[in-house]
Amino acid sequence: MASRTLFDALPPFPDNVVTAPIQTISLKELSSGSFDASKSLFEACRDLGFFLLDLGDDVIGEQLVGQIDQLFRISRDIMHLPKEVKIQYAHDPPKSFLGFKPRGIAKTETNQPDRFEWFNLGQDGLIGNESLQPLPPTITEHLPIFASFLRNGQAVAEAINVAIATQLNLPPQTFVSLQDPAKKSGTVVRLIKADASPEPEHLRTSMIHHTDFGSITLLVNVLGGLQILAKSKTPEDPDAWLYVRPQPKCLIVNMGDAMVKWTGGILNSNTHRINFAPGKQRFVERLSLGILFRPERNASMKTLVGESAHDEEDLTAWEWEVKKLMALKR
Ligand SMILES: O=C(O)CCC(=O)C(=O)O
Ligand SMILES: [Fe+2]
Repeated sequence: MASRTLFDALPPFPDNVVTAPIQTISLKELSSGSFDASKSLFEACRDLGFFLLDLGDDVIGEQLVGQIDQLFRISRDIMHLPKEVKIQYAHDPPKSFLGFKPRGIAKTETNQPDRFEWFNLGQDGLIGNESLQPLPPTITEHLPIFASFLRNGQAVAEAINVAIATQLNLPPQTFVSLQDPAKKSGTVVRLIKADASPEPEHLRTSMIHHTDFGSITLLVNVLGGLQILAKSKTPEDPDAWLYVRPQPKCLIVNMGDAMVKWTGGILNSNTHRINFAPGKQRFVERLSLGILFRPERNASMKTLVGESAHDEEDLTAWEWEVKKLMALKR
């Protein structure tokens, strides 16, 4: 997450809202091979499916903090480009999810239009696995910082993947190879802008509840608004939703559906959503940033631990994702 400077520029996260009981894991300890850190990480991924990763006092972590501060400034310019410019770089689903997703094209739980926009920057174009997606100059002039942010994010994801594999008694590189960044995938760097919520009619979700499609998500929040589902609750329960309190110099990490598939349901891809920001924070626009890792296209999606069904189809990640998308549509 961002340094304290970005937090100090915004209204504080209030103390009187219910927050998620989220674990904090130190990247420094994880990188130095601490068994305790890797065990706590694994337990958090099994339990809540979310944890905070403290980037402090770690070489890559501190680089990330600096890059995140810069990217929040850049992101503001990008997300405030005129509508006419953004539309030229709009995504084209289901053919391509890269580019701008305009505000209001999806629905929330109450069947009202969503209140967020995003921009997806594909890993493949950014690191040269394929040609770069069409981009406005406001982004092309900052490609080097996006690329170094992504490279550092890959290193963090690798540390997480190794910890999980080790805890499962699998070869340490198991999940790293399934998400090899040098191979094509749907991995993206995502910039998100959710509208401020000053009026009573804004006191609703911006982004509908969902689980992440991919393997691991690294999120940077400064303003509150992210909510996760409490254990054993359904989205409709009145006390189901817990705010995540963003912390300076911490990433929010969550497991996606692919990790659940590979681990035969041991890990938890928890449901989450963007609600209006709590307290006075709702009066300001909410920018967030993330890297959404996905398996490489040809990775096998077979379950790797426990009893897997004998007749299980050996789908590639690409086939598995298409199948899931079709099911979602239905
Ligand atoms: O912006 C956030 O805090 C959450 C975004 C999110 O859940 C997503 O992009 O999948
Ligand atoms: Fe998400």
